[in-house]
Parts: sequence; C-alpha cells; structure tokens
Amino acid sequence: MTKRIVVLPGDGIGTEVTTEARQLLVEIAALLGVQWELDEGLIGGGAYDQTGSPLPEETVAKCLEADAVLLGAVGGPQWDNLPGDVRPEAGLLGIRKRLNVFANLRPIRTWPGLMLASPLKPELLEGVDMIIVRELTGGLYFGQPKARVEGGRAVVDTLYYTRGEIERVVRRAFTLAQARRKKLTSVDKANVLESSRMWREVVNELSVEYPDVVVDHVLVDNAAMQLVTRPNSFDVIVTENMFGDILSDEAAILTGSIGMLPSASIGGDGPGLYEPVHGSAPDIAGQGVANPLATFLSVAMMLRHSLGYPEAADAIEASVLAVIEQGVRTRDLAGSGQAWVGTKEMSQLVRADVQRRLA
Ligand SMILES: NC(=O)c1ccc[n+]([C@@H]2O[C@H](COP(=O)([O-])OP(=O)(O)OC[C@H]3O[C@@H](n4cnc5c(N)ncnc54)[C@H](O)[C@@H]3O)[C@@H](O)[C@H]2O)c1
Ligand SMILES: CC(C)[C@H](C(=O)O)[C@@H](O)C(=O)O
Ligand SMILES: [Mg+2]
Repeated sequence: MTKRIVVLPGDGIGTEVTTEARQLLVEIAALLGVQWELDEGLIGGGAYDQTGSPLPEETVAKCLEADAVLLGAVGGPQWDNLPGDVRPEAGLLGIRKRLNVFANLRPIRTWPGLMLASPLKPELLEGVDMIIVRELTGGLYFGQPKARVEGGRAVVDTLYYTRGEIERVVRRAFTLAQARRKKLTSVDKANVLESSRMWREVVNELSVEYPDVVVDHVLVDNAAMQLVTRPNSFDVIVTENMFGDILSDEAAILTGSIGMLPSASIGGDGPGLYEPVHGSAPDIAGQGVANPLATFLSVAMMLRHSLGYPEAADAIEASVLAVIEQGVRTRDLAGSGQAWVGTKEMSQLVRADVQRRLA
C-alpha cells in the first residue's frame, strides 16, 4: 500500500537538512520498488509569515492523514518577539499535541569514528548507548495557566500532569528497557517538586509489572552530572518534558555534535513525528554547512517505527557509520585543521553508500 509521508521543513537549517532527507527517501523508495507519496507542509516562522499562523490547519490535516511526518526545525531571531501563541515554537508544540505523540525517543550512542569530536575523554565514551524517553505533550510546556499576571508584575508557568499522562510514557520506557539492557533510570526533582513525587510514585507502582527491569531514580541535577561522568551506565532514561529537553542537548555532546542526534515522537493513534533534536541553527543557516545526519538517522527511525522497512533503516545507520569511519566530517564534527564537507556532499556520500547497500 502506498505510504504517505509529510515533510515539514520549517525554518533555518530545517529546510537544508530536510531537502537532503527527502532525496534520501525518494532514492530508498526507488531501491525498495515501492511508491511513497511525499508531501510538504508549512510550519514555524515561515508558516507564520505566509499565513499568520505557525501551524496552519492545512498542515495539521495533511499530517493527520499521513503514515509518518518528518520535521526539520523551527524558529529564528526574526520571530523571537512575537506573542507566545504565534511563535514558531508554538507550531512545533502544536503539531506534537495534535498528533498526540507523547513519547519522544532520543537515542544517544557514540560513533567509533567520532570519539575525538567530543570534548569528553574517549575512555568515558566507550560503549555509550542510551535512549532518553522524554514526555512530550504535557508538563511545564503545556500546563495552564501560563501567563503574565498581576498586571505584568508577576508570571506563571504550570507543571501539570495527570496520572494517566505519566503512566503511558513510563510504560513505553519500561517496554523499551525490556527490549534492551533492562535498566530504567527515572529522572525527576522529587526533593522539591510535587509533580516529581507523583512521577516517582507511578514509576514505582508500574515497576511491579516489569520485574525484569532494574529501576533507579536520579535527581535531575545529579543526572546532568552523571551524563558526562559515567555516560555508559545509562540504558533507558525516562523524564518530564523540560528535563528531557535539557538533558538530551547535554547528551548530544557524547556523540560529538547535536548534528548527530535523531528523534522519534510516537504514541498517538496517528503518524509518528520524526525530527532531529537540534534547532534551526540561525548562526549557520543558509551556509550549506549543517550536518544532515541527525535528520538521516531520524529517517531511519521512521522507516523502522512507522513505515515497516527495518532493513532500510539498518542500511542508513550502517552508511552513516561507514562514511564517518572513512573520515568524512561536516564542520561541526571536524577538529581544528581537519578537512570537512558541506551538507550536500555529506548527504551525497551517505546516499551513495545506502544505494550500494540496498541495490
Ligand atoms: N525541533 C526544533 O524545531 C528546535 C529545536 C531546538 C531549537 N529550536 C529553535 O532553533 C532556534 C535556535 O536555537 P539554538 O541556537 O538554541 O539551538 P540550535 O540547535 O539551533 O543550535 C545550537 C548550536 O548547534 C549548532 N547546530 C545545530 N544543529 C546543527 C547541525 N545540524 N549541524 C551543525 N551544527 C548544528 C548551531 O549552529 C548552534 O551553534 C531557536 O529559535 C529555537 O527555538 C528548534
Ligand atoms: C524548539 C523547542 C520548542 C523544542 C523543545 O523544547 O521541545 C526543542 O528544543 C526540542 O528539543 O525539540
Ligand atoms: Mg531542545
């Protein structure tokens, strides 16, 4: 059956990396001999400029009918002074909510060829292979009220969770851990936040149903430290929306660059949403130097989780590994004095390798 994929390029380097990923998808479809319908939609600052909304209803409708959605990134300084509800980021939060993708999987591994691209000592990076399960449609990002109050002299953001919202994402994390090294680290701030105390309670209650999984609870400040002092001790991490956002950018350093970190947002009845963890990178946008690999690896996750082509997903991951091992680097991965290639050349080399593997 024809699969429908909607690409939402967004802003800044989002458009550059999704152009390459779209090409990768077109080539893979040809190699697999399948027909995929590829469509595009507006989101973010560009969507606001064209339609007055960072998430036009037309985009939502297209996504709801798709089998999978690939998103680049949104945002940029030109939209930073807009009211919160029409900022580009509101478009991103909106599509996550509308697709009900409450579990954001952010796998973090080290690549043998890239140990020196990380500022951490190579011996610390040996064997790092973890996945952060970030709650994505609740918590501090979505709780109401969220407003200036008392005539602008005070402000409130709300961290709100229902027990059910915590339970469903924690269950995903337990299931993932069962299929991996059976270790689940729940990260919270239970020494201060009531929401975290409930989070911890739910994790402990559910742990009885997953007796083969070893659970520990780590406070988020300590977790931030342990991510760089003993990163290979983690298997699956599950945490609240904002904690997960912050910890995953920190964990990007383990891989060498945020340009290497993919993600899959799943859990809804509709399509999964696949996006690199990085943003629109206004500092390098338009220069052709963005690393497209986080988006390629997100395409691999899409092929595995939403489209049912695990062998094509394996091929992409193997090709990324191979090209890196050949010494090819984008600028973010290159050491000082080391040669690097632009977005298009990296894309072309990986795509050529994928072609060889799937031919
Ligand atoms: N998923 C998303 O759409 C998303 C995620 C994060 C930030 N943002 C938005 O992006 C804008 C910029 O945010 P920021 O600067 O804090 O974060 P960012 O991730 O865009 O950039 C942080 C740093 O990493 C570099 N970088 C990021 N991706 C890269 C890539 N693929 N290749 C090479 N280098 C890369 C950038 O050049 C920059 O120096 C903001 O408007 C923010 O809201 C969007
Ligand atoms: C742009 C922003 C709203 C977004 C988030 O915080 O979820 C980003 O940082 C991410 O990690 O996907
Ligand atoms: Mg982030």
